[in-house]
Amino acid sequence: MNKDRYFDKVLVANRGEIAIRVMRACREMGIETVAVYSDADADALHVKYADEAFMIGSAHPTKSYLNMDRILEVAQMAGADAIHPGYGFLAEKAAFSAAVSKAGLTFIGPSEKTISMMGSKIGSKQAMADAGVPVLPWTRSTEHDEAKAFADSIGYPVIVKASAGGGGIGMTIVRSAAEMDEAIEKSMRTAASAFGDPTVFIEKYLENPRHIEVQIFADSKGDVVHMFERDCSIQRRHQKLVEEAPCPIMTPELREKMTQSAMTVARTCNYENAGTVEFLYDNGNYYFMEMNTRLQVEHTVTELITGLDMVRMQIKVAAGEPLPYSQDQIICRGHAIECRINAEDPANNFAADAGKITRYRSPGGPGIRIDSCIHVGYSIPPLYDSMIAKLCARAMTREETIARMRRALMEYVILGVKTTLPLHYAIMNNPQFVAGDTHTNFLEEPAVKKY
Ligand SMILES: Nc1ncc2cc(-c3cccc4ccccc34)c(N3CC[C@@H](N)C3)nc2n1
Ligand SMILES: [Ca+2]
Repeated sequence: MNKDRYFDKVLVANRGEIAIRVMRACREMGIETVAVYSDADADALHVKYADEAFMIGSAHPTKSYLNMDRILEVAQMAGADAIHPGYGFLAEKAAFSAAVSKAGLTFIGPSEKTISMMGSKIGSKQAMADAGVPVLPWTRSTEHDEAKAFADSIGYPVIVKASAGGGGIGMTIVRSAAEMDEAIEKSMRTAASAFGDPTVFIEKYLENPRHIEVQIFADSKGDVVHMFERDCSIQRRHQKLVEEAPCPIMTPELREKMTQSAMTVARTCNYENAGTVEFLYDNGNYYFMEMNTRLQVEHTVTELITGLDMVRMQIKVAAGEPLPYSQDQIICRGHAIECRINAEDPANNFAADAGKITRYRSPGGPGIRIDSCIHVGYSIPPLYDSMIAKLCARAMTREETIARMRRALMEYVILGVKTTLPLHYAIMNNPQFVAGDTHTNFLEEPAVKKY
């Protein structure tokens, strides 16, 4: 029996590149894989890649990839003993983690209790503040006069945010007392309709922060390690476009503090498996924002600087094994950058561009990694996320990595749909990016906005 065979069969409750990524780790470990797919994904690569595949419903996610009962039914039918949720869809649904465990299968991720606790921005912020993790000045009061008194005490601008929120939905910046009442009402309405929970909170607004996140890993015995940080400041409408590891402005002292804070967050919520602690960084200070209780899209750059396989680690830890590496065995070597290749038209306000891939040639050579779900003849289904590939480059220095990414972007041929390839080439040649001077408003600036 293959020593790596921690499970007999893993059902991957996802699609696209992440489903293939998980299946690749399973195959290397001798674990059989089960794919689930909607009728729109009948000729998708993850369906072809798996050992078994089951159609679970129609294209709309609620009829397929979000259909917990149907996915569990297939897991039972196929005899799967574990489920990997990937990212998005059911990955951070506490009820799914609970339902998988209740069905007698292993959920490859944290417990329902942990997901619930960290799914509330207010609950997690309060718990981390109590644990001594830096958070921005904030209040949970939305009573108009109390909110204005709070903002007066710390100074405008402040920002109203949805507690059950994500992706920037329900965020309203308030620059004066006159805007406060309407901002609170607007955010509560948006939060109620987007998340079914109108709860909002108010915190100090940082004009140009950096988004620095720390990868952590914890096992069922309470051991926690970090796997360094990622800088994800280049986003557009809260969708990350470029991520890199390590963060170009990180110092040993700041890394020590931020990684210790991230591991405190993990311990405070009894975390198990892979997780990411998101911070905002501004002018030497960092503040806990939220925790993502899933494997993230950009786990790739962390794998490239550490040389570790994080999905393999997830499977082992989910099977009850101790962390496979001690902290001093986790080394940051070199630099890595990821460009998310989306089927969007940067010249047309990034409108999603469906269509059929007519020509596909991927780059290669030293230090290049492609995670994709496309092939010639593949038609991109309109109902799902527009990301069709992740192009990663790694080298020993950030400068060499940027030069390698430029070279790879020039080699990459995807015809038949508009993509963000030209935008990435512009970013890799943008002096501000090359200088490592990026913050969350980078793409709003004229220098790159031309696209
Ligand atoms: N108090 C305070 N100040 C500035 C902020 C700025 C952002 C922000 C806004 C726009 C793009 C961003 C990109 C990376 C990181 C943060 C941002 C922000 N969020 C939260 C959800 C995330 N997607 C964006 N929260 C902030 N909070
Ligand atoms: Ca999040």
